[in-house]
Amino acid sequence: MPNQRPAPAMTPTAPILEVAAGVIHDREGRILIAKRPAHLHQGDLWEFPGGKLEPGETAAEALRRELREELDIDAEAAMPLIDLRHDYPDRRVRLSVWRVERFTGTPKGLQGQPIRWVRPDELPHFDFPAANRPIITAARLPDHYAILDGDGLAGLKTRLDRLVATGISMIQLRAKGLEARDFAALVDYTVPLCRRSGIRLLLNAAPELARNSGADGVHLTAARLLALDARPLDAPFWVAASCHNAAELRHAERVGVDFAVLSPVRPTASHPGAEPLGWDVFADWVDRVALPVYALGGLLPADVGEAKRRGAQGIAGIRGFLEGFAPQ
Ligand SMILES: Nc1nc2c([nH]c(=O)n2[C@H]2C[C@H](O)[C@@H](COP(=O)(O)OP(=O)(O)OP(=O)(O)O)O2)c(=O)[nH]1
Ligand SMILES: [Mg+2]
Repeated sequence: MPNQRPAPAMTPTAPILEVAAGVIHDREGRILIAKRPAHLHQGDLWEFPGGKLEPGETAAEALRRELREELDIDAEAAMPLIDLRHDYPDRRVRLSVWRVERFTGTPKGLQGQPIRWVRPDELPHFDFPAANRPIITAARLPDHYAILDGDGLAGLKTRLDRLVATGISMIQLRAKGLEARDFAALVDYTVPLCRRSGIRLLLNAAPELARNSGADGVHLTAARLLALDARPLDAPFWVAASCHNAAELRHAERVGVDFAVLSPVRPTASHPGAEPLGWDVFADWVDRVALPVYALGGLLPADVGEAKRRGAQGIAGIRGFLEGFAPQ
């Protein structure tokens, strides 16, 4: 049985172990996982390859070294995916996780560890250490999250058709200007279209409506989020939430949502009165939670690089996603 050895007592001041790990992609979009040897901390569980930072090393340097030592590959292009802190009973860790887009060499378990290539949506079927839950979610989420909003059923349908044609892979149906009957009609139009196109669809609506409509999950407004103390829908349904401050993000983490959207990062046409957070505040708040967080507010698809450097999963947008959008 994994994790059954008695754990040494940990004082609140125990040092935080810095770890770098890689979510390595192949050309078909599969991800490499490895099994931790039984005798190690969190042994016999699957992991994303990586290990501890050596003194003086940056996380990016440690990642490249660990991937050479454990898998015999050279990481050529890596982007920050998610950073998080986790306290095990016997150890405190900070995991700096990178999405490795390109590498040379053929991965092999140089330390005798079994390795496997799996599709992102298969990851939940494997046993990982407890810290990995948000990492697995992040590995399954795209860079761009489009929000369909506006007035008028006909116009919204046209916008949706154009959005689907861009190749976007995750959409939130918001359409808060619609009457209930028109919203229901838009849902009936959107659900089969998204299913056919392989698009993950989240409804900004009551969780029961999302569950019964054939959508993939619910997107909670901040008000709905704050009224909950547990997830309203279990996996495989997705649960996301809109947040505007650090307390709401913390609440989203406690409730166990899959991911959050934090806004407004920049001034935006849809909320002209709202004070923009700016990237520094955004990065600070995101750093305090173990949750994938999209940046929203006055951003364009091309801002995704900056967003990721600031700790975001990617960017969400209402406008800007129809023009010049080309997901990888
Ligand atoms: N590599 C990796 N470590 C993880 C993951 N999730 C998780 O909680 N951890 C924890 C387990 C360990 O406490 C720590 C990583 O330490 P490690 O034992 O792999 O370190 P290392 O590769 O440098 O190994 P060693 O030199 O000590 O043999 O981070 C993960 O997905 N990948
Ligand atoms: Mg390791």
